[in-house]
Amino acid sequence: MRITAEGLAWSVAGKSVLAGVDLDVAPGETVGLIGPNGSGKSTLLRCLAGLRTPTSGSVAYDKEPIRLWSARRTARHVAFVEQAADTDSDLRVEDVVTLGRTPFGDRWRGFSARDRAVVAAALARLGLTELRERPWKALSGGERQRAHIARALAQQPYAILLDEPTNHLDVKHQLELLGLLAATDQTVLVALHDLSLAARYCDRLLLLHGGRLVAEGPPRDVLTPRLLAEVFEVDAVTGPDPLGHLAVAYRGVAAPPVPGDAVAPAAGGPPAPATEDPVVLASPTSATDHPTPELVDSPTPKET
Ligand SMILES: Nc1ncnc2c1ncn2[C@@H]1O[C@H](COP(=O)(O)OP(=O)(O)OP(=O)(O)O)[C@@H](O)[C@H]1O
Repeated sequence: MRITAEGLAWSVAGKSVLAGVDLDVAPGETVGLIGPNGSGKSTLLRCLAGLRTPTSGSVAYDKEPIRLWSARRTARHVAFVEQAADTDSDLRVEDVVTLGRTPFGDRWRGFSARDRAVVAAALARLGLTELRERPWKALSGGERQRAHIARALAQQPYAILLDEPTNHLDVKHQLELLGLLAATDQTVLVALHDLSLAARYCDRLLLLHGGRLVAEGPPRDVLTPRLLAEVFEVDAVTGPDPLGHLAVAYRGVAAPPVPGDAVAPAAGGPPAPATEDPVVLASPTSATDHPTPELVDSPTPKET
């Protein structure tokens, strides 16, 4: 399912939070939404999920404007995993995941055997089968996060929007979740703070800055030292990690920008393409020789 937004803007109390956002996520793509704190990622996801009415502009799924959809129709097509989503604490894990079947359930007959099978599969996919009877309030933060993701999968949506879903997860579950999102046929738009994981698992990145989309493209074109300095205010280099994955290494916080020299948020039109080549962080074959990635200033051959 294709997700498109045109001229999307959202303001509150006279303050512009999101402005002029045009995006197009192709069916089956896994796209990472990145940007510093307060850049508008959650606001954009909420607008795309139909939970926030844009001040102007439009959101469409396969060209159908979401504003024309009922809540039930939206829930049958789009799942949204919010950042710190909370759920009624009297429920068990399985009940929370079963909430994902609500748009498909029959008011009188309840959930079918198929609904229960879908829930069981979603629990298994997130490694929660053993915890299915556990009361919600007895779960850790990471287990709750995985249950929310299982609930989204139980919706069997065509598109999944996730707001920093790896926040509470240990490294194994981060890798499992991002691997799952990258492998699925569903269209995925996921806000992430870990830029190296975003580079590794996303086909494309969208970079938000001050509520505007300032760059988009393959990770190597977006995660450039210049954009990282100007948007995230960090002094960083990018290049292959010891396993050959594009990664970001940080020297520290960037020097304050020279006035008038910062990234100009695109005032309409496509975001500026980035042109810098990444540098080598470590030889792809040197994992054991160099446990700490070394920064080398020579350019790397382009990835194929
Ligand atoms: N309801 C609201 N009222 C006032 N300001 C708001 C509201 N919602 C969002 N904002 C402001 O809009 C800006 C963007 O917020 P948003 O949560 O979308 O950013 P974000 O990129 O998701 O940030 P983070 O990385 O910290 O989660 C922030 O400055 C936030 O304070």
